[in-house]
Amino acid sequence: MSTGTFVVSQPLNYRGGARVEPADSSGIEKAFEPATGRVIATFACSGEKEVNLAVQDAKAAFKIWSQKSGMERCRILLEAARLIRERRDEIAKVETINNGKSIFEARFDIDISSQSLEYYAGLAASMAGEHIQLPGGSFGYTRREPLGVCVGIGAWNYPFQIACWKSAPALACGNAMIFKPSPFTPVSVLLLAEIYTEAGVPPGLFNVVQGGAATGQFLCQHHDVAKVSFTGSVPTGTKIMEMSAKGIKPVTLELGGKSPLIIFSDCDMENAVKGALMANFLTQGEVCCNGTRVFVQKEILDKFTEEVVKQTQRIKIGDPLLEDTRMGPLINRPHLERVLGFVKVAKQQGAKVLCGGDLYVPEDPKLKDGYYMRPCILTNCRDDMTCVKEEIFGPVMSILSFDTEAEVLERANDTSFGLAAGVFTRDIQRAHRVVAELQAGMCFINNYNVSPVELPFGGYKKSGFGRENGRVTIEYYSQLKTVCVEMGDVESAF
Ligand SMILES: NC(=O)c1ccc[n+]([C@@H]2O[C@H](COP(=O)([O-])OP(=O)(O)OC[C@H]3O[C@@H](n4cnc5c(N)ncnc54)[C@H](O)[C@@H]3O)[C@@H](O)[C@H]2O)c1
Ligand SMILES: O=CCc1c[nH]c2ccc(O)cc12
Repeated sequence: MSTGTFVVSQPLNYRGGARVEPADSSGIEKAFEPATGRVIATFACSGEKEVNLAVQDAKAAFKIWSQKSGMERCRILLEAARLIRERRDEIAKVETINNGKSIFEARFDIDISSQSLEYYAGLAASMAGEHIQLPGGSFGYTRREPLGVCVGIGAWNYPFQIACWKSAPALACGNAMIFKPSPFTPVSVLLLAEIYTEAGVPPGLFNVVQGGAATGQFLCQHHDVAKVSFTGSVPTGTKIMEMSAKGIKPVTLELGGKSPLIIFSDCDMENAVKGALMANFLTQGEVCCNGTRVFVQKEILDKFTEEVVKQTQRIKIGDPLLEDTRMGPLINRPHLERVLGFVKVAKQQGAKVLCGGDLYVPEDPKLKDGYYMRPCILTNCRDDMTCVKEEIFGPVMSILSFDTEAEVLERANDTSFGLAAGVFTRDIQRAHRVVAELQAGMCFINNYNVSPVELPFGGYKKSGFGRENGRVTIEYYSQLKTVCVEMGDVESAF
């Protein structure tokens, strides 16, 4: 597979253990290769009939799967993780072609995906309730039971990984899942569906329906869907929550952010600069938890800025399938224009562009219609500027300066988002004191954007609720049944 050659001709829905064309459609979509602007797939968005069939199949599979022991589920999930590892390169290439992220990064994504399955496979085998003694020999116990058919709705920045972050805990708990990827990145999740089938899950346990908002609504409103786990923007998350409220369905919302990264003057400068790049430029800056508001203490502002600009200018942009590329194209033309628009407004509002922020046209002629831009560093930023307040979801870092710890904490928390935050300092007391005050679900000390599957991830405030990864996610895909057992006679009040 090389850039400019891949096309998908097989169906992109997956139901009953096989790829299928949807039974009906609510429109036609095209998926692109961002590196070249080429169409790689044309597919029908699933209508209500197809959604009903997917739910029906999932319900049948749930009956079989939920009766299996934790160890039985564990073995199948471990086999699926092994198959992901075996097909790592193929999956990473598909991800790169459809999303635009570099192959170097995509391989990490696929490794984290298989780790997610391994982690929840382990937890499947050890899921248990409690036994509680009551007076007179009576007792109670709790059972952790699955919810039923869960729906996963994904964003386009981590297509395969998001499908794993949702399906691994869902399946480990004994649920079935119907997954709807973003219509921009419909392809790689089919490989996961095939892998689950090959590993031995019952047909229908993991189904894929393709489509956009209309298909998503059919799924969320279906009365046999027990839970919705959503990754995407705040406006769509609001709609999902409204639909879930109508059906009294539990919902997990993994939404956007505008996270602060605080660099104190006593930091290890080399690490802080590397951390700022990690916090802003992975996946072309299209990362929900990016630390895009970089607060730098005044004493080191000039040195830090000089170094961060130098390293940003060295980032190799281009064909994302080449081994030495570190930044590929953005997801699509409208998004590229939106991101460049943010840079334009930043300049109008008084920010200074130190590097990038403009279109990039690679030399290779086959890439001329791709969606590339140069990563951008903005200084002279103020807290009231659009580039500092709004999620850009592209490679644009805003540098702000600060004097004191109290001041930076107040400014860092002055946002309706609360997904992530970071702090670089050598002062261990200060590091913990600062993160304790930061209003964010995922905090990093002396690093940024590492996401081990063992650590819970999720937002405060408008960045959502519920968690993905970590042991706690089991609670979001299961429900507790309490059983009260009488060992004596009934003492009636009547
Ligand atoms: N917190 C996280 O873990 C996380 C991870 C990745 C992306 N994000 C956020 O996602 C956003 C970018 O992703 P996006 O552009 O795909 O978001 P989006 O909200 O436009 O779309 C997300 C998904 O929702 C579907 N959808 C749209 N309207 C719907 C509706 N009315 N009912 C049901 N489904 C609907 C889309 O088809 C897509 O699959 C950013 O804000 C980013 O921060 C968050
Ligand atoms: O765009 C989001 C990136 C992200 C990084 N780590 C995690 C863990 C769980 C998630 O749902 C999203 C993310």
